Amino acid sequence: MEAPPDNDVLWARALRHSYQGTPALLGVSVGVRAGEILALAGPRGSGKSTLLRCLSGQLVPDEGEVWFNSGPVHTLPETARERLRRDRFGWVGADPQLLPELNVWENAALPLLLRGESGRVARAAAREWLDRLDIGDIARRRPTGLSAARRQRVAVARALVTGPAVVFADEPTAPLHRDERTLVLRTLTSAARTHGITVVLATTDPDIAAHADRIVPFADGRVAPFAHDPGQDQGQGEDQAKGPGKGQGKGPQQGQSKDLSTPRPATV
Ligand SMILES: Nc1ncnc2c1ncn2[C@@H]1O[C@H](COP(=O)(O)OP(=O)(O)OP(=O)(O)O)[C@@H](O)[C@H]1O
Repeated sequence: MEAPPDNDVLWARALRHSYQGTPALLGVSVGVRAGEILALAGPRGSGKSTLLRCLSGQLVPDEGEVWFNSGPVHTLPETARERLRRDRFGWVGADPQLLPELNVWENAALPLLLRGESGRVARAAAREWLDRLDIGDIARRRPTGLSAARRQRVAVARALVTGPAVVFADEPTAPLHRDERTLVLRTLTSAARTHGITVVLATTDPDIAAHADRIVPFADGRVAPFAHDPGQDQGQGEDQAKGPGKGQGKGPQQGQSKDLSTPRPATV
């Protein structure tokens, strides 16, 4: 196993995965720089969620390697991957999955409480994030009855409360109205930028992807070579299987574009 480039906080090489014969990843290599906000943008069923689950250690790919901070993730035993997810990663999905029997601050504090922090410390941290996300005034309310946008902001607070290195956001704004989408996305990205947290965002929506520092277009289980023409990705899988190579195509300054309609090489 060859270690990844030092400046990548996350690095995947030649990932392949199938679900009972249904292919989801067909040789994906991608590097994510520390502090970067990276969007995986592609249609439904293209494999974005599967890639996020592999990168975050939820799923071990059939083939390929995943590295976090220069340590292999794909070879870790399940308990170590669980610890990694609990201590270093945050997750925001389309469904906020708040516990109705807990109030808002308790939901936001849950990852800290689960890892054994005192109630006082957990509450202080949760309330700080709720204030930053502009929902401090609802800290004692139960999630039932809150608007979808507020519920999603509580999920964002819960993802950030541990001070994670990376937040994975899988269609985090899917259930929201258009104006609320931008609000929630801005909340997440500005909080991440302020605190140097890396974000890996999966979305079908080019407007949401435009909030990222770098967009990786995704189609049919592969990184697409051109965002505007998914048909051109034929034969790309084998190239990707060779991996991105050291220092190649990393970072917002290389091939960065926020316009999915602009023809450009994939920046992996
Ligand atoms: N648990 C599963 N069991 C069987 N097939 C699955 C499972 N999860 C995903 N798939 C299949 O794998 C492929 C990739 O799905 P994936 O969810 O990773 O894509 P996606 O781009 O995130 O799409 P979506 O936005 O719809 O979740 C699809 O064909 C999907 O039907």
